Amino acid sequence: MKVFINKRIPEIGITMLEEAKLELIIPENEHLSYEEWLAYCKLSDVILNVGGEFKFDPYFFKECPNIKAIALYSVGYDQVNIQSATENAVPIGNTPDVLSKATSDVSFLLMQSVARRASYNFEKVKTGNWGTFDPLHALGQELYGKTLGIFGLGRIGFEMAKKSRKAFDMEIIYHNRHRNVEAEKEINARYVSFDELIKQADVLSIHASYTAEQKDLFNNAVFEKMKSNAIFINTARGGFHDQKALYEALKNKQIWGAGLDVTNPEPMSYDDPILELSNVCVLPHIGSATEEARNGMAKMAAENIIAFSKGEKLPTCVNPEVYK
Ligand SMILES: NC(=O)C1=CN([C@@H]2O[C@H](COP(=O)(O)OP(=O)(O)OC[C@H]3O[C@@H](n4cnc5c(N)ncnc54)[C@H](O)[C@@H]3O)[C@@H](O)[C@H]2O)C=CC1
Ligand SMILES: O=C(O)C(=O)CO
Repeated sequence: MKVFINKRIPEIGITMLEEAKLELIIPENEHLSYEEWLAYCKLSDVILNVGGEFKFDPYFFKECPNIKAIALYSVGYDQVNIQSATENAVPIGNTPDVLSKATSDVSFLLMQSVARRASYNFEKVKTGNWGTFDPLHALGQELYGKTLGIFGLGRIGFEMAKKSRKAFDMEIIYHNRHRNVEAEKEINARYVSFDELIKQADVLSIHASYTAEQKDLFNNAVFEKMKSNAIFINTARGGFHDQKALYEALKNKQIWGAGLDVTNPEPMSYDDPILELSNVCVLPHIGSATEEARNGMAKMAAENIIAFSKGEKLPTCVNPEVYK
């Protein structure tokens, strides 16, 4: 069985696949064009896919009938047309849980960085503008007792909510497709409508799984309804927010600040005007970038492929209906 891996992953995953005697195809060049990537896919039986650049859409499944399973090196699976995968009998694996703590740490880090204006202040130090102690300058806001609104209270959202509750005794409100009974019990999270969420949150943090139908859900109309002291955090997917509308909302002080680990587009241009604003902190999609999480993801992706090679179900399959 030939396994195409488009980018090198931590050694633990590679070793597991080699010990399972699978043939690995790992290109020297990690920056493949779409055509080169598709050519590798056509040579393979199974894909271990890193990143969201290339889509597994109906065209892909038509072009690559040879592909029998895809193990994503991510928990998010918005790069896959699940209906098409299932129609083509291709199980899709992902990497849940192992990265929830690391990713929510980044949401928490961004929340604090924006609240205390870390990027702005760091820039001052770097550019020789430290100045003298000024009682009225660079004032941030405290998070103690404030309201954290979580959009998408799943695994990562819950970790973010728990941390914020513990550290700052924040009130947790959330909007989700389903009620999260565990979070309601454990941290007193309160379910609210989408409209209540955006109007009541002092910090609004996005943790939902993304689909194309949700593109630009956080747009001008939403930013207009948010509090003027609100901090907007997105560590889920950049497609959730309209970046131009976010820029306008920040520039016009409709909202207070924003922390982004995901952008729209991604990667974003270094001359995007949003970077000129002092109330913004942007990170280059590093949510799961810890040794622990990335090793866990490598192990899980390898486990999915090894299970498939033995004729077993993928342990973490996002389209289990494929087995019906
Ligand atoms: N910045 C980064 O490096 C990382 C980003 N992520 C992103 O975080 C997302 C969440 O991951 P998990 O918490 O593990 O997923 P999860 O599936 O446990 O939680 C997502 C929750 O969002 C809810 N949801 C989805 N669409 C919704 C909508 N329109 N309205 C209300 N609720 C909605 C779902 O019902 C679910 O409860 C991933 O899909 C991925 O896009 C994940 C890992 C790292
Ligand atoms: O897992 C994901 O969905 C990511 O975005 C990167 O870890």
